[in-house]
Amino acid sequence: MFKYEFPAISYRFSPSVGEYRSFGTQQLRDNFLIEKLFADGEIILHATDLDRAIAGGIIPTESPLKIGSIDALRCDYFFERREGGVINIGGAGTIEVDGTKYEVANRECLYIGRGSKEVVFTSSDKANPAAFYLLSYPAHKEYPTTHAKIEDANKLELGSKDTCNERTLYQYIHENGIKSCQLVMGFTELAVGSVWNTMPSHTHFRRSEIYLYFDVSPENQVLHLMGQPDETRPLWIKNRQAALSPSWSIHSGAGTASYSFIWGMGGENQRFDDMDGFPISDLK
Ligand SMILES: O=C(O)C(=O)C[C@H](O)C(=O)CO
Ligand SMILES: [Zn+2]
Repeated sequence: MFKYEFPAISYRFSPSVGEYRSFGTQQLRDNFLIEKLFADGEIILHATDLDRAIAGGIIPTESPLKIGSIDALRCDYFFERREGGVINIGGAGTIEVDGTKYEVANRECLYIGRGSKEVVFTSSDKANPAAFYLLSYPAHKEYPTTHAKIEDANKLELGSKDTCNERTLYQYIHENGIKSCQLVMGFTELAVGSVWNTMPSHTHFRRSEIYLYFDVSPENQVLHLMGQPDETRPLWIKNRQAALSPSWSIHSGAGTASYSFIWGMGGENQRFDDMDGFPISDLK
């Protein structure tokens, strides 16, 4: 029944911390921006050497989509040595993991534990398909596959209207929530009229991070800032595109209108507040 896919996967290798400083616009985009992550009826995967993350976009339309094995990972099945978090940013859908079906509505999350063999993604309505964002990292042990609805997330109210950064952060996979080996994941929603995320900005030498921007209307973009605090660079980002953030890079953005983004991290610890913050006055 399902379309058995050996998904398309692309690889990228990170430039060094010194190199990005001399990059022009296209080189920055080629190295740090994932432009095409979602396409109807496809599984698209991007692998990076940043903590060996794989970011994927999955939009089932005519038929369910199954993640097959990937030759470059030398695995029999995708989750053989990996864990993954999935957040649905589209219409309602189902994820079936080894025979158990999870209904995953818009903004809900499914953690998929290491060892899960058959993972199949389906949209409930092909006219309004699900859009599953997958973020995966290597895992050393199995944690149970777990579904979370928005009300299960830990909610943090951040920022203020005065600084145009009023937002709600939803933590799904974290130290006190869904258990994982290294993945920490959730999403942040900007209040209407607020545009800045993650300002004051930070790095975290212990982890790398990936931001997927969504609910950005076609006439708007997010101006994402990356780089070391004393030498930042802009990436203009459209809806459903992602920015890679090495451990030495800040990751902050301002939208031309409000928007949401999924943040996800892998690395050496899972302490969400283990950040190296920088005063706004130090940014260049
Ligand atoms: O709104 C925010 O601030 C964030 O979402 C911050 C990210 O979660 C992050 O960068 C965590 O390290
Ligand atoms: Zn961060």
